[in-house]
Amino acid sequence: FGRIWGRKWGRLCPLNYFFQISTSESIDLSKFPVDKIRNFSIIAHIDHGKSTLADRLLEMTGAIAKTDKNKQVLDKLQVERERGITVKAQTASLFYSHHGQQYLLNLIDTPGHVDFSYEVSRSISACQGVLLIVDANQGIQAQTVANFYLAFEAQLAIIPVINKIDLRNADPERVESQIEKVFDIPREECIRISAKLGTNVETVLKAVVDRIPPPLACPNDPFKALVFDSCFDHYRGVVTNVALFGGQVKKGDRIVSAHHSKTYEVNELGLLRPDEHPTQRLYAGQVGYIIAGMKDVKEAQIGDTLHLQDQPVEALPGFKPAKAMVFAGMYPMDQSEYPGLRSAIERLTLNDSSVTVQRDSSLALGAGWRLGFLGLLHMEVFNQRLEQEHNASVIVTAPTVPYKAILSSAKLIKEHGSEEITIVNPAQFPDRGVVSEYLEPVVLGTILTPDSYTGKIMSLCLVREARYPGIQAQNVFKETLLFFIFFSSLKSLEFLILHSFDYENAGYQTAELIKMDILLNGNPVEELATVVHRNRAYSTGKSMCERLKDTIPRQMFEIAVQAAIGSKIIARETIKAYRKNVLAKCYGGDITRKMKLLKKQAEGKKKMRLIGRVEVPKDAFINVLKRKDK
Ligand SMILES: Nc1nc2c(ncn2[C@@H]2O[C@H](COP(=O)(O)OP(=O)(O)OP(=O)(O)O)[C@@H](O)[C@H]2O)c(=O)[nH]1
Repeated sequence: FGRIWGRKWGRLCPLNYFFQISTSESIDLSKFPVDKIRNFSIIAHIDHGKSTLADRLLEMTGAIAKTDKNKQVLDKLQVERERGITVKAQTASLFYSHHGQQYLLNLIDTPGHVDFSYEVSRSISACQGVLLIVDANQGIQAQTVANFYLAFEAQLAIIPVINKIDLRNADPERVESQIEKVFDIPREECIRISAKLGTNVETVLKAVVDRIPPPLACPNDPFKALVFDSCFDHYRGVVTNVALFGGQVKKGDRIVSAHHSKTYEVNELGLLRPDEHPTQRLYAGQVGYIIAGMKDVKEAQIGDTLHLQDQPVEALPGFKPAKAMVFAGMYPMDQSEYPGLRSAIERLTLNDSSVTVQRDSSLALGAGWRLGFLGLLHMEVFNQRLEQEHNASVIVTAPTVPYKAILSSAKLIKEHGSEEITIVNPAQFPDRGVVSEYLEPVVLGTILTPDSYTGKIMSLCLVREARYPGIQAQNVFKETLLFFIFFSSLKSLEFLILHSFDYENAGYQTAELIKMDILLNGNPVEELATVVHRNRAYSTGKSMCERLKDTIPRQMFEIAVQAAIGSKIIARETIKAYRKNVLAKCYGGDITRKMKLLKKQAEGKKKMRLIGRVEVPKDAFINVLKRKDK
């Protein structure tokens, strides 16, 4: 067991001990022709119980043992367990007997947070049906609607499952009516369950077999597989998760990537149960993994088609690449840690190809990188994984969105080769004098709310400069509010995301933007520069200075913290001089105690970064933009 997990997830997965699967068990997958296979996914709004239901399904089909320790088995990452969210889609093949027949059910668990919705669309492409989970108390939420449409547009069979019926305030009747009204699914098709207690979960398994069609895959066609996920294994290279749309594949076969035409030899292949379980072959309709000596996940492009070397096929449609919407600088605490951090970032991006990485350098923080993420949660999760899984200590600068500027200076247009430029680093924000217009990304947000909250939510959104586009939702949900919101304002609406807020990118809109500098004792600190809306500059400048005053410890000299627009100072705070004598309370006596206190002080200093003469704690860079008023 240790070998399997150790190889796949490094020291991440102590979980292996709980698994029941015997590696010597040999599975003959040829026993599962296409009509005995069901590929399905679980989709839901965040926290409605996908991972809990997945655990029950795994238990009931014997993939894992029934024990209290098997919680959120498919949430393998430490960050997923700590935050209680799913970040990465996982796959598990289950064996299930129904009507006296053996079936192979492939379950693909998906994340719920809107930042990771690209993972959902990927998983859906490998399925023919979905379990649409709705909380019996909360009812339909924004992500339920968004995920329903993803599945509906892909023409998948949709099985509505009402979860958490054990809750005292559960109201499955009301949720069934909602499902009928909003999705036009007859209420008789809803299955009421408690994933936590296991109530009625068997009915879900039966429905998967009875209501989801087998995959449309032809065993007699040449081998054709869709790559729907990939991860990197340090010893064996890239592990690709594939769905076979035709033919079969075995160890030793030479396969070709339709995307870049490179040829590879299959070294290993098999099922995910949910750990890797090697088999002799994979057949049409099945979902599994292939290891074929790819050295970089970029070689295993998500959405790519694999085929045999001598039997080319037409490539499958693939996916739109995920687009980075939040950028932040990452720097090592100390330049001597640069190589370590570089390899940590490389290893992590090997498993998350949606992160973009560009080398960057700054006067104060030295050499580092500018990374692009899908959203703020994605950025926080990446940072947490760097620290937890790779023991890296990083300085992260305040996140920014990709702004655009339309240049008016002929010289600059010539220099950039285009009138329009994209700016992902506030330090490089061009001056108003050479720009005719600034543009900021906007999202189209959907908020589902009871009537009584409409007024409050509307005024909150309008304060954040949201624009009501006047679109009426399809009449089924009269409480649906639609807004265009600047991406940079999303953070302040974060609390809504957990409830009933969903958004999709909606291009760019003109915005009155200016660059604001932060000066420490008169020296501008590039990494603290930020782009703000003109009308919010004063309040943002003031709160940034206050925040820095709270974060930067008093030092032996006075520090002036100033916010400036161009040469104009718009806010100022002063950090008074102070000398912390940690030994003050140690009169005479024990030298070891004094040494201990001095050591502690020195360790505290290590977490600081010297800018000019000022020591700045590493958290200051990211905290500086956080709001005080929650
Ligand atoms: N009472 C009750 N609680 C449940 C039930 N199913 C899940 N929960 C709880 O609801 C919370 C969220 O469950 P998860 O399974 O983590 O939800 P999820 O949809 O996988 O969440 P994401 O992966 O973050 O989208 C957990 O605290 C579960 O214990 C249920 O049937 N009854």
